[in-house]
Formats: sequence, structure tokens, C-alpha cells
Amino acid sequence: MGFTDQETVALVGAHGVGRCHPKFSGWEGKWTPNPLWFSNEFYKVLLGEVWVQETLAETGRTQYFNADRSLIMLNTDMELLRDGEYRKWVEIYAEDRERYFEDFAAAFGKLLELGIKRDSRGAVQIGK
Ligand code: HEM
Repeated sequence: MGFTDQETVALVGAHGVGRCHPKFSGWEGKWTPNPLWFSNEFYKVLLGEVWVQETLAETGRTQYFNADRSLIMLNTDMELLRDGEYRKWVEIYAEDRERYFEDFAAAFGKLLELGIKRDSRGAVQIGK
């Protein structure tokens, strides 16, 4: 999809808001203690908790829980710790919320505009 490692890490930090619903995806739980608050909390939680893999009896989905089972990570979230280049950005965003906001805005704008062509004045080109 043409995203850099840095943009990928910035986008997945959106999992700091919202939650998983067993009836929709088969996964269960929230990523952060304040899932209605957009911040860099996803990265702090990812780095700061001890994660244990578990398979949910009800849905058969495998995911990760922290020690008190109040927070979760998906396998794709855990990849951000396993890969050195991803992990570098996790650490940067955990430390620097303003940097995260800037980089998320740029990467999310790119995601929203995927496939859209504009002319030199910025007007959207339809059907070209
Ligand atoms: C590796 C890529 C990704 C995977 C595998 C993934 C997977 C998931 C899954 C399984 C859920 C739970 C759905 C449910 O049960 O309702 C979810 C929720 C969510 N995802 Fe992602 N996601 C990815 C990337 C993203 C990106 C790029 C964004 C936004 C920039 C995003 C934003 C969200 C949000 C906000 C929720 C919560 C939705 C809710 O509370 O109903 N995710 N994601």
C-alpha cells in the first residue's frame, strides 16, 4: 500500500481508541484504559505491560492480554515490538505525543487519499 515503517506504526496507534467486539471480529477487549481518548497511550501500554498469548474459548481467536487481563493486543500489534525498525517508532511515539499527533495526521491523510488523483492546484481528478 506504499506506507513506510514509520507511517505503519503511526497508523496502528489508532488502536488506542475503541475496542474489539467478539460478535464482530471474534477478538475481545480494549487496548488502552481510556479508549475514548485519542493519544499516544497505545505505545505506552504496548511497551509497558507484560503480554501473555491466549486463545479465546468462545471464538477460537488468539490474542494477547496484560497481567490483569484488562487490556489487549492483537498479533499484528505485537509485531510492532518484534521488528526492530517498527519498535524504534513505537519508542519514539511513546515518548513524544506531539510528534505522534503530527505523524498520525500525515499518515492518516495519506490513507484517506489513497487512489485519489489531484491536479497541480489540488483539485480532485475524477475518472482520469
Ligand atoms: C495491521 C492492521 C490492522 C489490523 C489487523 C486491525 C484489526 C482490528 C480489529 C480485529 C479490530 C476489532 C474490530 C471489532 O471487533 O469491532 C480493530 C478495531 C479498530 N481499529 Fe484496527 N486494525 C488495523 C489497522 C488499523 C488502522 C490503520 C486504523 C486507523 C488508522 C485502525 C483503527 C481501529 C479502530 C479505531 C478500532 C476500534 C473500532 C471500534 O471500537 O469499534 N486499525 N482493528
